[in-house]
Amino acid sequence: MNAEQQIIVALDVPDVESAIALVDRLPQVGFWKVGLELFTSSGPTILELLKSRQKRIFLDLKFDDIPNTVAGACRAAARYGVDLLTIHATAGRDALKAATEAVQVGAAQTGVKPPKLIAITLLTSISSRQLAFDLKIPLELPEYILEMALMAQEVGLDGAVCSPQEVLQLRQTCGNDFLLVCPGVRPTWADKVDQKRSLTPAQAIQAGADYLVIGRPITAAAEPNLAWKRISEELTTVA
Ligand SMILES: O=C(O)c1cc(=O)[nH]c(=O)n1[C@@H]1O[C@H](COP(=O)(O)O)[C@@H](O)[C@H]1O
Repeated sequence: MNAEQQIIVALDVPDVESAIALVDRLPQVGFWKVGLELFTSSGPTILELLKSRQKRIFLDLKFDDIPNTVAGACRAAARYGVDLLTIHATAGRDALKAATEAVQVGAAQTGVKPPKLIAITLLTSISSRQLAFDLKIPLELPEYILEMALMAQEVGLDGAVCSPQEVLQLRQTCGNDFLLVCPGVRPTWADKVDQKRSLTPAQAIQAGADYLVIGRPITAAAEPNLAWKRISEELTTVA
């Protein structure tokens, strides 16, 4: 896989029309993320449109509920034949287990490949200070993230979502077969906005990320194609 193929662009737009306009404007992007805003607005229509363009899909619905509900949602999502699907680690061990089984069942119902199920360890918009003072988690942030990733791995999930700042530690502990997907990536020239634990694309890949999720630095740029080009050029510098 060349470095460009490791970029997933987040389609955080309000409706299917703006989504497809962006997808067609960036034909070189092969992997798109459909998240809460777009899926709530468009439903599965956007998935069909992406598939008809031979795109890979990260369906990022961040499920977080009791095991029975999460399992039902995962079965439904897996029927679409998407490539990646997210669940919050905070849903707990039983919900994670139910989710891993449910994606297999759902995919089999429509005869598609099951998605890789990945756990959100801790949102990249949360800082160490917020973890301690707002969420009242007594662990240090890197330790908390490691615990969430290890629980997901023990239960049988395919990988985890973490910020680029934690990816080195997770790669060393969870091994090479555990998929590590990193949002919160920011080139030096882009605004961090609400991302609290970011690194540059090259740093994130060097640290061991399998995929980078990048939204606004590309999609909100005055020239998204130019932003993509700058990021892919930055990635060619990674050994
Ligand atoms: O699951 C995700 O993709 C995700 C997890 C996380 O911890 N942080 C995070 O930012 N994301 C998503 O990654 C994307 C980041 O977008 P930008 O901040 O615009 O690059 C958004 O679509 C978020 O929903």
